[in-house]
Amino acid sequence: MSYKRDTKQIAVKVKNTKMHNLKNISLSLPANCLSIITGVSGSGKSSLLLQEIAESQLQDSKVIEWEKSFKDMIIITQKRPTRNKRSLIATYLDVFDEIRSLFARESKKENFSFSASDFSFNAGNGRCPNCQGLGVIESHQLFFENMELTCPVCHGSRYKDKILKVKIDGYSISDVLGFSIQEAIGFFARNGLNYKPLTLLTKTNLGYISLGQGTNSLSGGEMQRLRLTRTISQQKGNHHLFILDEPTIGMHKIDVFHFMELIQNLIEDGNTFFFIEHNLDVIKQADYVVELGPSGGNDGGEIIYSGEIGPFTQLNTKTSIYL
Ligand SMILES: Nc1ncnc2c1ncn2[C@@H]1O[C@H](COP(=O)(O)OP(=O)(O)OP(=O)(O)O)[C@@H](O)[C@H]1O
Repeated sequence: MSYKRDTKQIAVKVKNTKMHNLKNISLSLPANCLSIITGVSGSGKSSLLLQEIAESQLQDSKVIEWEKSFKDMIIITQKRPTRNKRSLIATYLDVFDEIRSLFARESKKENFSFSASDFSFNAGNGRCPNCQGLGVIESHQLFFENMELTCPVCHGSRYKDKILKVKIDGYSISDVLGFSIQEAIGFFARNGLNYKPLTLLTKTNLGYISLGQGTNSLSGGEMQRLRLTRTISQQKGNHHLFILDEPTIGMHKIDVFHFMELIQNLIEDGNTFFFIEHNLDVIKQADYVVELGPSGGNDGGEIIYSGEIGPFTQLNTKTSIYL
C-alpha cells in the first residue's frame, strides 16, 4: 500500500514555545510527509526539533500536542552513540552472530569442531591472546597521543591461526570482516545469511565501508546513515517517526540522490520524517518546510516561513532564494 501525501494531516502541534531563543512560536508538522526545519546557524532549529519536540516523548509537555500516535519515535543525531572499540559494522548491524555460526558449522564439516563463541573476538578461545581480539595494540607515548599499531602476533586478523584455517568459499572469518558491504552481499547470499541490512546500507551509500570497520571510526554523517539502516532493518512494519539532524552532511550530490530515494520510499510505506537540513537538494524534496531566523541567537527564533514547499520556492528568504 502506498500512502498519499497530505500536509493537512497533522502529526504534531507546537504551541507557544520559548525554548532557548524561540520567540513564543507556534506551528504544526504533517504526518506521513518529509518536513524540513531550516534556517541560519543558531536560529533555533535544534531547540525546536531535538529539544522541544523530540524530548516531549520523555516528559509531559504543555507546548507539544501529538495528533498522531506513532509506533516509535527514532531520533538520530550527529552524536556518536558509542566509542566502544569492539563495536564493528558487523556487530552493530547484528549480522556477526550469523557469520560466527556459519563458520562454526563449517568447522564441524572439516573436523575442527569449533563453537560459534570460538569465532568471537570479544571473548573465548579463538581470539588472539596478544591483542585480545582487537587486531591492534596501543603504544603509549610519553609526549604524544597513544598510537594504535597492528598486533605483531595476529597481524591484525584478531584471531589465532587455527581459527583462520576454517574457510568458506576460500575466505577465513577475518577475510569476511575485511569485505566491503558491497562484497559481503554476495558472500551472504551464497551462504544463506540475511543480507537485507547490507542491501539497505548500500542504499544509504555506505556500500564502501567494511564489515570489520569500527563504528568509532565513522564520520557523523556515516554514523547517522548506519543508525538509520539498523533501525529500519530492525523495525517491523511502518508508521514510525524519524527525526534526523542533517543526515546528508558530507555526502556527494549523487549520494544524496540515492539517500533521498530511500527516504521517499519509506514515506510511501507510511513513515514520517522530520529533518534539520541545509542541503538545497534535500529541501527541494520536502513536502513541508519551516524556516527559522532571521539570524542566530537572540536575533533568531522567529518563523520566517512555515508551509508547503511550493510557495516557499517563490519567496526570497535566506534559504528559498537559492532554491
Ligand atoms: N541548552 C541551552 N541553553 C541556553 N541556550 C541554548 C541552549 N542550547 C542552545 N541555546 C541557544 O539557543 C539558540 C539556538 O540554538 P540551536 O542549537 O537551537 O540553533 P540551530 O539553529 O540548531 O543552530 P546550528 O545550525 O548552528 O546547529 C542559540 O543562540 C544557542 O546558543
